[in-house]
Amino acid sequence: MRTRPLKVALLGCGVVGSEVARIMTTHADDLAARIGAPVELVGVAVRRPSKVRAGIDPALITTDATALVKRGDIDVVIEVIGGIEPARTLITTAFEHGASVVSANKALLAEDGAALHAAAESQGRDLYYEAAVAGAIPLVRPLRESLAGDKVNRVLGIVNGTTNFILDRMDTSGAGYSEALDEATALGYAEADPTADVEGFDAAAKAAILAGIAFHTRVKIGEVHREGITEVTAADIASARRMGCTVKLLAICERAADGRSVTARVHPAMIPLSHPLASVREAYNAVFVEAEAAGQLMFYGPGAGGAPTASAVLGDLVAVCRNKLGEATGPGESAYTRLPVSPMGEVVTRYHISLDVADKPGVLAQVATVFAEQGVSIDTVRQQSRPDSQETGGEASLVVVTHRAPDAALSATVEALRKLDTVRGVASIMRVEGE
Ligand SMILES: NC(=O)C1=CN([C@@H]2O[C@H](COP(=O)(O)OP(=O)(O)OC[C@H]3O[C@@H](n4cnc5c(N)ncnc54)[C@H](OP(=O)(O)O)[C@@H]3O)[C@@H](O)[C@H]2O)C=CC1
Ligand SMILES: N[C@@H](CC=O)C(=O)O
Repeated sequence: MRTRPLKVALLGCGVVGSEVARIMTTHADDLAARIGAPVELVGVAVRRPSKVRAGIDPALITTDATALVKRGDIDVVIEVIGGIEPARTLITTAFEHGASVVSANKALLAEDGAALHAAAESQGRDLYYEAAVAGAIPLVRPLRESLAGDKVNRVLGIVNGTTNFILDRMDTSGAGYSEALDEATALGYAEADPTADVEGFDAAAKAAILAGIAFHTRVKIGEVHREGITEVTAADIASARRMGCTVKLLAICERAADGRSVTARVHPAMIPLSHPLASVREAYNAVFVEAEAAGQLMFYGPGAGGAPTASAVLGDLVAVCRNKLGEATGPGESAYTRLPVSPMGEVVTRYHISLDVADKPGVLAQVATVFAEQGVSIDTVRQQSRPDSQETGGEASLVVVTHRAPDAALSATVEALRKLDTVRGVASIMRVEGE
């Protein structure tokens, strides 16, 4: 074993960074044995230097992250600050000053992954980011390496722990949305700004990364159709239950049948209770991968939290350190091609639409006609007079579940339904997946 240690700089020492530092210290001998050289933590950049950080030598703490990455003797920089800047500049500066980088920063990778990979490759450095998608679950490396000889056609999964935790609590214990979000935040699952979780930005970033690696292309977060969970109501969850389904926030990445384009989307969806994703509870994540030769694979595990995420970061640290010692690098930007991302309107799926309608003869036929005019075939219809029908002037709830149809046709249907006098409101529209 080499005795000169590999030097590691840690940028960020919050939920994830503090666990990375702890495991680096407590598992130092094991890490050295697996890498073939010891690793030494030589600096920890934070924003608030006076904060007490258990197990970290105060002499290592600095607020000058730029000076740390510019030292010139750092082998690996671990970036767990998050956000776009200063993380992006720190990473590219680290490459320029001789370091490879391990990052958990999905927001940045989904925004600027191609440029960062190109910068790493041009400097002969590595950029690894297993922790950026689905926390502890090995997913990036299996897609990038183990399945590199196969053709992945579809990736479908739960990739945000916070929203899965909230939906699970709302479904199983009847908890309120805010109460469940507070609990997820206290457990360290939520992003610094939980809007990123509940509005689907975090899952969209992960979908962009997954689509890119799975299909050997590049997808930016802005190209991912995104809907969050803020509009999911207790009524939607109850309605899903009546259909033998549950509601999950799904990330779905698909390669077109002709292989010439891809789609990537994140939205709440109803999935049958019999589907394996339906039993993914709390902050767990799970991802289905469908590949031509391998068939269906499922990856499951903790998708958020300090220690699980640190596990993925340390796995990358070992891989990058091994590459350093072997004077090699992992696959770079030149391994990627460019496939166009098709708009959401071209996605074909099923829909569950809940309407408030006038409770009088002919309404059902009127609604069915609108669906037919837009070429959207109805699978089932359930109509129920509301208990407050008298006060609402005779109102009923109408739940329509369609066969598979293009998203654009469904949008046109909903627009036309809103124009009917007898349709008093569109209470919810949810896609039905996983059947
Ligand atoms: N939490 C999770 O479950 C997961 C997180 N991630 C990703 O990991 C990354 C880190 O997340 P997390 O640990 O939760 O975030 P935290 O907010 O808990 O920690 C961020 C850390 O970065 C430090 N920091 C912020 N700005 C600067 C700056 N300008 N210079 C130096 N240090 C700075 C903070 O310092 P200070 O301590 O002084 O405030 C803090 O130590 C993010 O990219 C996140 O998306 C990925 C998977 C799961
Ligand atoms: N906020 C994220 C953390 C991990 O990526 C989540 O809830 O999944």
